Amino acid sequence: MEVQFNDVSMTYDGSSRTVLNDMSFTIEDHSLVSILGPSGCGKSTTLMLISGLLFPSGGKITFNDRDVTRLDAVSRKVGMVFQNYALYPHLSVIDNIAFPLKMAKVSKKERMETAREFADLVQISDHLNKKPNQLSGGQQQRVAIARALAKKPSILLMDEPLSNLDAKLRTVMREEIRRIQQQTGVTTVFVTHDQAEALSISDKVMVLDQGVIQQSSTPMDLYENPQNLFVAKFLGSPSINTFSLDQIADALPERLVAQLKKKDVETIGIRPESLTQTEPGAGLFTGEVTHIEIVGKERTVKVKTADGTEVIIADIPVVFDVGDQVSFGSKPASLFYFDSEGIRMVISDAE
Ligand SMILES: Nc1ncnc2c1ncn2[C@@H]1O[C@H](COP(=O)(O)OP(=O)(O)OP(=O)(O)O)[C@@H](O)[C@H]1O
Repeated sequence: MEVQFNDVSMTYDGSSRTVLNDMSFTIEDHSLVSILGPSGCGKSTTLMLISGLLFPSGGKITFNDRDVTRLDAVSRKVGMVFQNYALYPHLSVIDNIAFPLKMAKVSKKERMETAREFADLVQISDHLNKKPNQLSGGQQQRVAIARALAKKPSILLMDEPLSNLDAKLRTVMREEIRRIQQQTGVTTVFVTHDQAEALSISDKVMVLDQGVIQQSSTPMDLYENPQNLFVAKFLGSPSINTFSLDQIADALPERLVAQLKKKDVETIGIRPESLTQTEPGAGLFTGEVTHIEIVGKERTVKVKTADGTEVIIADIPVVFDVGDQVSFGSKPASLFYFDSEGIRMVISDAE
């Protein structure tokens, strides 16, 4: 099901604050789209507006070109999965999965067949007669997903579905969600504040801040081509280093600096993994190593420059100690430039 928002805005009753501002986007049929952003940016509100549990204050919502703006969740036939699973505690696994079909007056034989089929899909068939409190969190979430899918929803909506699981299980379950989504082809919208989750499973990620879409793109494009400073800073762990142009202008070619000034560039971003050690005094900056962290394959080094800026460097051979003076540089092509409004500027012949 293709979902479209056309200039949708949302102000909650009794509040004067606009939570979503003229939001427009298209979610393609059969795709998995994540909505990612900091707490309070409007992720759940967007999901509730897609579901029909909430109606917008303005704008139009369509499902496959059909106007559903004023249709409720039942008429939109959405499937929902929440953080707290919301299973019926007194029903067995199989009865939980079959419950929406019972409500839809599907015959017992058919609903049991369908429930078994979806229990198989989510790999919970060994526990069909257990009650939810006899299952682990991950197993309960499998049941909730099967229940949402059993009614063949127009779209599957998931609000922070993995938040209650421990780190290891989250990784397993996010891969499971991707597998199930690809196997069923159901259009899925997944709300999370965890970038690793969003980037690892989505066809597209919509990054929201303060009710405004900052960028909506493939995970790779978001990371490699952030359109503004917010997206550049929000994605990436450890996060991107930023310098003012004045801080590192002396280390850049004069012609490039002139170009950057002409384009009102104020901030330069460098990803931690784009920095490499240079000869002393060469490169973009020199500073003192304040911290070296080696966890398995991951290496993270912190360097403090003379003006007190802390720079993080990742994925480098560590051939120095805490307290050493070191210099680092980067290929000009790996630098990101942002103007005074935080908009990314692409400088054509910067390379
Ligand atoms: N029922 C409501 N009435 C008034 N304001 C609300 C209501 N629900 C949410 N809000 C406000 O709308 C804004 C967006 O909330 P929303 O729950 O959509 O954000 P979110 O990105 O999902 O946040 P989180 O990650 O913390 O769940 C917040 O400022 C919140 O306080």
